[in-house]
Amino acid sequence: MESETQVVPTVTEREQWMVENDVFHVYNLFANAPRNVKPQLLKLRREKHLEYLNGGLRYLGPSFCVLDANRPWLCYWILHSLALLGNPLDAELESKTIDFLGRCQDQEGGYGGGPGQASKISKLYTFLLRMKHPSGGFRMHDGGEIDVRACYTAISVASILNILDDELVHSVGNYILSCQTYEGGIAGEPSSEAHGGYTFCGLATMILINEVNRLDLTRLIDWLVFRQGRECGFQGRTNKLVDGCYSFWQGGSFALLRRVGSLIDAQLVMPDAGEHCKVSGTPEQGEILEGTSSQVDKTSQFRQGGLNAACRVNYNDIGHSFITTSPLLEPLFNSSALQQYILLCSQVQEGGLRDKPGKSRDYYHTCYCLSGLSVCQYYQSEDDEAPPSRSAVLGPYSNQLEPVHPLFNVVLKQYYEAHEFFRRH
Ligand SMILES: CC(C)=CCC/C(C)=C/CC/C(C)=C/COP(=O)(O)OP(=O)(O)O
Ligand SMILES: [Zn+2]
Repeated sequence: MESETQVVPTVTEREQWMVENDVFHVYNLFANAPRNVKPQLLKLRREKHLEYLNGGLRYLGPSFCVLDANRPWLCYWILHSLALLGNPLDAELESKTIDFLGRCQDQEGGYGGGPGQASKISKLYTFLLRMKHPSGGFRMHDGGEIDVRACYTAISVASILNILDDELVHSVGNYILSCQTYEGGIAGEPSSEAHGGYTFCGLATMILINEVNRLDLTRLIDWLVFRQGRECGFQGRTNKLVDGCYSFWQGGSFALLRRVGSLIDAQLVMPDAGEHCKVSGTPEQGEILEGTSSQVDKTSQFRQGGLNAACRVNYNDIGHSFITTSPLLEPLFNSSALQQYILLCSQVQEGGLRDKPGKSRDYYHTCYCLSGLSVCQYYQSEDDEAPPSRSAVLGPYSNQLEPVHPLFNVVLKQYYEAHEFFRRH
C-alpha cells in the first residue's frame, strides 16, 4: 500500500477536478461584477450601524435582569457586530453584560457566567455532557432537539473554554457524518435537507474534533460553490432565495475550507482516505498532536492533524493551530460580488443590515452580514491579522472591518485573549 507521502496530488490534478466540476462557475457568472455602481452606495454606513447597535444595547439595558431565551443571543449579535466595527465597549456596559449573562446560568450548569469562575465552568462541562445523546449528537437544552447546531455550540464552547475532551467528542463525528447529504452539504439532522447554517456548523465541528477528513470534502465544495446566486449573495439551500445572513454561514465555510486544502487534495487521489484514517485510532486528550505545537512548520500543522487521525491530539489546541496555519486553497467564491450584495442589498442606509431588500433590519442579520463582509475582506489574505489589501475591500478602504476567527466567529483579537485566558485557568 502507498504511504501518505506518495499520494500528494499535483496542483494540476486539483485544477483539473475543479474545471471538470465547474467549481469556478461563479467567476463566469460575475465576470464583470461589480459594475456601474455609484461609489457612495458601496460605503459602509458605519456611524448609522453603531447608532442602531447601541440603541439595541440601551433597549436591553433596563431589562438586563429579565430572563428570555433570545437575550443572550441578542447580546452576542450586538456585541459581536460592535467588535467587527472596531467599537470598544465601555467598562460599565461590559460589566453589566457579564452580570446579565451570569444571571442567565442555570443552577445545574448551562451557559457560563463571568470569566474565570472555575466552579461555573465545571458545571458547564457537566451540562454539556448531560446534553450528549447516544447517537453522538447533542441536545440544545434539557429535552430539546438534537441537531448539528447543538453539536457546534457544545463543541465550540468547550474548545474555547479549554475543556474539550474525549468524552465530549465521542461519536460526534459519526453524527455529523450521518447528516452529510447526497448533495454534499450538511443537514440539521439525519435525512433532512442540506442547509448553509448547518453546513457551517458541521464543518467547523469536524475541524474542532480533528475529524474533518471523514467528510466528503469534494462533494461539500461542489454543493457550496453553487450556492452563490446571480444576485451575488448566497442562498441557504438549493432553489431558495439568497439572504444576507448566508454571507457568513456559506462564506464562513469557504474560509474554513481554505485551511484544509491538502485534505481535499488527498481525497481527490484517495477518496476513502478519511474513513481509513478514522478507523485507525481515536485521538486522546492531553497528548499533543505532532504538528500542533508551536515549534513545527506552520504550513504543515493542521494538515497533519486532519490527515492522520491516528496521531494523538490535544483538542483544545486545534482552534489555535488552525488559525496560525497558512491557507492553501485558491479562492472558491466571488468575495467581491458578495460584498456588493451585502453593501447594496442587505445594508439599510439608516443603519442595520437585513436579509434582502423589502425586509426589515434586525440584529441577527446585522451580525451575520457584517461577519460575512469581514470574511470577504480577509478571504485572500495570507495572514489573518494583517490589514486586507486595497483590492480585497470593495468600496472605500474605510469599509474595513476587524478579522474574525472563522471557527468561532469571534473577532480574532478577542479570540486570542480568550484562548490565552482559559489556557491558564
Ligand atoms: C450556531 C447557530 C445558531 C447556528 C444556526 C445555523 C442556521 C442559520 C441554521 C438554519 C436553520 C434553518 C433550517 C433555516 C431555514 O429557514 P428558512 O426556510 O426561513 O430559510 P431558507 O429559505 O433560506 O432556507
Ligand atoms: Zn437570513
